[in-house]
Amino acid sequence: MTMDDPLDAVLRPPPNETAEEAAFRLSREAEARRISASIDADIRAERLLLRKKRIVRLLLLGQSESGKSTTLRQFQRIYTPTAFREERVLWRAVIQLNIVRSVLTILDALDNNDGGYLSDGPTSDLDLADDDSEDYESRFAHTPAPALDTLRRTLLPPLRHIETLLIARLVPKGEKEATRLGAGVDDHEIFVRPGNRWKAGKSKSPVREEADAAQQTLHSFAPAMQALWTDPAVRAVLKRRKIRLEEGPGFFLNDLARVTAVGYLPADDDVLRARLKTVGASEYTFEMEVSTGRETGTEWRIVDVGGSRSQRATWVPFFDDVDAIIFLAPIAGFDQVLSEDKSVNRLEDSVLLWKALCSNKMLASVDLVLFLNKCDILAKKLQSGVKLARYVRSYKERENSFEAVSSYLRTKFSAIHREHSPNPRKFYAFCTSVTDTTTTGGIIASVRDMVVREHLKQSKLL
Ligand SMILES: Nc1nc2c(ncn2[C@@H]2O[C@H](COP(=O)(O)OP(=O)(O)OP(=O)(O)O)[C@@H](O)[C@H]2O)c(=O)[nH]1
Ligand SMILES: [Mg+2]
Repeated sequence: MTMDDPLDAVLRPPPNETAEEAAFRLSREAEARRISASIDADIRAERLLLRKKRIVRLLLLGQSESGKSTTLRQFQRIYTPTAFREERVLWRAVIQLNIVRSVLTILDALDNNDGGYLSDGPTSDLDLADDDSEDYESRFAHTPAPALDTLRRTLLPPLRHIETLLIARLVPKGEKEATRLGAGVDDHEIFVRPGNRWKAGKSKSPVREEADAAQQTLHSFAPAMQALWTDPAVRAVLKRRKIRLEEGPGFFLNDLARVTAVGYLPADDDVLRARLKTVGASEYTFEMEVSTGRETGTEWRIVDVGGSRSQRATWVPFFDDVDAIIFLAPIAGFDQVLSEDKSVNRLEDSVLLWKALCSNKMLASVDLVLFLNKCDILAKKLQSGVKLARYVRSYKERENSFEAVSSYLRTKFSAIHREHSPNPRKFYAFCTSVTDTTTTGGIIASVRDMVVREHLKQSKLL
């Protein structure tokens, strides 16, 4: 019995081969090797070319809270659904902190601390007007009823306790906002930067145990939180002080029973609505798990950056090598100021950023896609009677409807694009609510098709 490799046995020359046959065989083998090597080289070159052609680089830009990371999560939800679903459990801690922060905001408001975040009315290209009609003092003239006092005494200690726990896991030292996804007991082991895939074995069980402690507390105090949130006197204080939690990021108070249930696993929508601030820049590679027709085989690299002012220096290095940019302008923020600089109106900031991007020479041949985002909030805000003309003087007597306002702002952004682009280029704009899965799916498909089309055009030119 022989232990020889069976393949070797087949390839071995016949034992009774003549010298002539051997020479012929060797020359044939040499030729086969040469052809094979040349095929390998061709395949390598072709692969390289294909890879070069088929990598699409997309950059998400816009001020803080404009919806960049939410847009990225929509891409993940649509194109890498398995990974997206697996990550949902990690968002529970973020949602817990979002809830705690909302309730603490209410308690602060009842304590008469200053928590307002409305625009004081700077001026800008859009001729933003002064918000001088507000009777500032009247916002603070309210004494909580005794029942509310009891609720506050019940809720404050446990919520502060959970806040401390969650801050230790989600908020870096010296910062105010959560920027870490996932987490567990041991920082070194569990720290997950937004771009990284967590190791399932490592993080899953500690996440569950730790989160359960916070979840358990939130579950026990859900009725008290619910009572606070639905109390008419509380609503009156919030209204008077113009604290509109429903329009802010990470709002879950209307879903308290569901999201504080023991064993709660965030739904897709919850993940999209959760608020986790981005620090630094992360690149996400999409090997499209879902077949997407035309661009099957295209590798997408999407870069998500932090949008607050201190983060914007991280944007420029990506301008060098980018095919398309999605710029998010949250137009619902026309009556709000930046949280990092209360002297700057959010809409004004978006307009200035848009102008800077349009006129940037490095980006002259890059497709700019504009998302006029948070249209759901804009529609509600306008309907509740907030007037655009009070903040944007140039709007004058025009109708304060969603259609009129969104089309006016779209025209303004389009004009900036036309006037400031170094070379003429197409203007792509969408009115979006990127937390909405139904409408955003279609918009992302259009953007994808458009970017791939332009990308193919460019690679043919090269
Ligand atoms: N209602 C509503 N909420 C939105 C929309 N877009 C984003 N949000 C929410 O707004 C918050 C902020 O969105 P993010 O995607 O974190 O914003 P970002 O641009 O990544 O912010 P930074 O990371 O600070 O730069 C999140 O809680 C989102 O769920 C929208 O169109 N409508
Ligand atoms: Mg972000």
